[in-house]
Amino acid sequence: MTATDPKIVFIGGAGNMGGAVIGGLLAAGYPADRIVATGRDPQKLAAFAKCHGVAAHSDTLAAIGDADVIVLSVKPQAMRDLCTGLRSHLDGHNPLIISFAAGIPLAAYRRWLGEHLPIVRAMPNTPALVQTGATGLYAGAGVTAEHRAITERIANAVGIFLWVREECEINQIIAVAGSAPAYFFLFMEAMIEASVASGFARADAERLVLQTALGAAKLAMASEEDVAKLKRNVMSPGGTTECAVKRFEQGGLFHLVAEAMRDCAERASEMERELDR
Ligand SMILES: NC(=O)C1=CN([C@@H]2O[C@H](COP(=O)(O)OP(=O)(O)OC[C@H]3O[C@@H](n4cnc5c(N)ncnc54)[C@H](O)[C@@H]3O)[C@@H](O)[C@H]2O)C=CC1
Ligand SMILES: O=C(O)[C@@H]1CCC=N1
Repeated sequence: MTATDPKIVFIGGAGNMGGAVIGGLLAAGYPADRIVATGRDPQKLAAFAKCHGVAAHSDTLAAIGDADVIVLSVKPQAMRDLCTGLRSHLDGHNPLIISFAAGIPLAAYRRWLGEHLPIVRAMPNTPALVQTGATGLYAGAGVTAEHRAITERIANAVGIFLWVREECEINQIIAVAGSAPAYFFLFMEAMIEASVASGFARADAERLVLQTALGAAKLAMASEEDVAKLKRNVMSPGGTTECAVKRFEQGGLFHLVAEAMRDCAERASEMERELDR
């Protein structure tokens, strides 16, 4: 690592996840001149660079030459070709590799990139853009304390993080955090649609639902009471909330959520198995 802020090259940096982490890092004060985004779509890259004030390159190989950290943020399906293409350009160069991809184990990166590179698997989520992300981290062999420190600096800038001890736990992190913003968006979407159907203007429905979601999350974080107690605090016996909560319970909400999260983690394992076919 350099004595200055590590130069971080995000491959796929103008995409949803890479872009969210770059945006969060910049908002947290990480110097823009130490961040580079690369990608395949020159127009998208140019717009991203203009919006965020970071350098952007459509030539990834040229961009990684002096990188201290290379973040792999392309879709899992594009990862093999990307990594095998990078391999010969990383000879004699030992950057920390951080992968955001779901469903790709470290063993695959070693096959594609070579054995010598330190690799961290990170599973962030898109609220990183507003520095409210939650990231799971797993360190492969050869990851030093210094590598962990820079990884934590990135993860900490965009929210909270948790190191896991076993690589397979990353698939649980996907179910609990990586994919989970979508569950909450889905719930908000359902509430907005129901509110619109009941007569609210869409803008009013969105404002009320989003503020309520934000307020509930903020209250839960600030409170010493657990979420089950906070739920009960809203429920008057024989009242309106009890009626709504009963309906969710009768519909099997707990079971449904558990099944959806299990499917999510299982899909990550299945993606790992598909790599071997
Ligand atoms: N979207 C999300 O909420 C999360 C995504 N992830 C992981 O992050 C990774 C990226 O996902 P998204 O950002 O959603 O995808 P995305 O499709 O929005 O972004 C991927 C970017 O990679 C670029 N790209 C593709 N092939 C490339 C190549 N060979 N060289 C350089 N750039 C290339 C594309 O132009 C695109 O801008 C995936 O592996 C995913 O599993 C992880 C956690 C959450
Ligand atoms: O849906 C996906 O596969 C990615 C990984 C976690 C969130 N999005």
